[in-house]
Amino acid sequence: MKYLVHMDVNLPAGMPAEEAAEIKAQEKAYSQELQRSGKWPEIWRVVGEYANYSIFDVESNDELHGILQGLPLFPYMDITVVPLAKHPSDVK
Ligand SMILES: O=C(O)C[C@H]1C=CC(=O)O1
Repeated sequence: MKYLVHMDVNLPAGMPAEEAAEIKAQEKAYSQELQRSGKWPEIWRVVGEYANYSIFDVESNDELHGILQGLPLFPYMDITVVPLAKHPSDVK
């Protein structure tokens, strides 16, 4: 099952720089492990924003929910999820 996910990150202005850097490093490792597994095949930066659009390819709503809840930046994100179905005009 494929999903389009929008993640909008809002770190608190008062968060110490070292703490922010540590969470971002954890997030990067978590994300890259999932990318290598094939569950997170695409991630794109939104130009001019601390936000991304990502494609997830997972087995279920519950699996995606668990992955998103496990994001180290999850407490600081607004997330929207769009479930995707195959388009009838897709030639693949
Ligand atoms: O930078 C972001 O868009 C937030 C987050 C998602 C993956 C990652 O490494 O950081």
